[in-house]
Amino acid sequence: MELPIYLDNNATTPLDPRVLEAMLPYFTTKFGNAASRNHPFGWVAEEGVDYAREQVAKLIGCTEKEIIFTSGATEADNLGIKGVFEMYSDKGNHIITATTEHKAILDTCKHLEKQGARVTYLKVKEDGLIDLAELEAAMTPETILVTIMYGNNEIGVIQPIKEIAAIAHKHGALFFTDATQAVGKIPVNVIEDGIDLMAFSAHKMYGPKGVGALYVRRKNPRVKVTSQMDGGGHERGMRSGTLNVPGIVGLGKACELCRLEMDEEAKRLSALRDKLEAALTTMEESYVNGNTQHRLPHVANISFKYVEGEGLMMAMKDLAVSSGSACTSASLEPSYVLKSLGLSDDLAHSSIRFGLGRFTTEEEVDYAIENTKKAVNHLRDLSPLWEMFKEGIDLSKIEWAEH
Ligand SMILES: Cc1ncc(COP(=O)(O)O)c(C=O)c1O
Repeated sequence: MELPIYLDNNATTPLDPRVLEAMLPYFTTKFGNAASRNHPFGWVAEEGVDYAREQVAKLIGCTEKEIIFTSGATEADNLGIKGVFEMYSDKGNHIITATTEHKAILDTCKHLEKQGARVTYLKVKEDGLIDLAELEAAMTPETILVTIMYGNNEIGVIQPIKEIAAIAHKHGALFFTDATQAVGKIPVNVIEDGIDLMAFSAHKMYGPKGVGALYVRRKNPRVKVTSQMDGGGHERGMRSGTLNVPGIVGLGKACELCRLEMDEEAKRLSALRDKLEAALTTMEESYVNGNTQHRLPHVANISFKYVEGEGLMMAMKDLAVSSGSACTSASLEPSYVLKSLGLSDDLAHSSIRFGLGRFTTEEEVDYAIENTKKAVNHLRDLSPLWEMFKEGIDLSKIEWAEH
């Protein structure tokens, strides 16, 4: 077993060798520009793109013409949200989203606020799910778009997508979802789910980095977006720029593999995740963050109370995991997602996201369990707060001196 063990599959996934194999010819012999219509080099590249478009469409239950290839989910989020805002500005300027969304959504919304958008940021409940009644209450005749993510990148919580779509549609708004963490991991069908626009990315599903897609519904209703990139009119004018053919072929292959293997993989990973979670929550004062029923199969986010967060990461050097802290320019900020669930700064800092993936083995999970337990126990042995807790002192009643 090689160390460190990779358990950060929500950040990115390794490329599946089968995906690499499909991509390789498009770097070498099949290098043509998919927009070159005059010779076989172009036709071969275009065929590769067309096939990939079929593979992608099949995974999410749409038609090929509803897929726009982009450089990833961030670009798809920007194109979808800004594109709808500009296209439907006659109808209204109100957008609804949630506080636990990815920055690609939140910062796009903030940008649009400067362009005259009114944005409602719904709070989430303690379990990370939005309150459907609050969504319903926030809808107005000016609401043009509801954008709520499918599965959360930090806690894995899956939002009630069908219900959200139904509420948006009842009030005449479109429904966009950032499904970057969900596509390829759980069944996502845009028709059954009532999704109008959806963003996703290859590198979260064993494909290459730098390529993703935006789904835009063409029927019932036909949805339109204003393009955000001017140029040669690629992707039916919605996203100009020479297509990243090897990347797109890789995304296609990644989608095909996920479609064929998702059920088995989800079963295997959720069993491993449950094993990890069960073992770690037998430790006192450790808590799973987020709803455990409506959750992606491969993610566990666990807080270990009375453990100092930075120390925990240092003590777990053999595990490539993600912490409940984000490094901003100068300081360690507690995760805004965990804070939205009501966690204190301290508890957010002492939280770890374990993201399992296609290549995670049971042996690695067993090692992760032992390593984490050892680190937590060790840090607690050094912690005066833990000692006080063990002595039965109610720490919430203590008034700490300001300093
Ligand atoms: C939910 C979510 N949206 C968007 C992104 C951005 O994706 P990309 O790296 O393809 O731009 C990520 C990845 O971090 C994500 O987890």
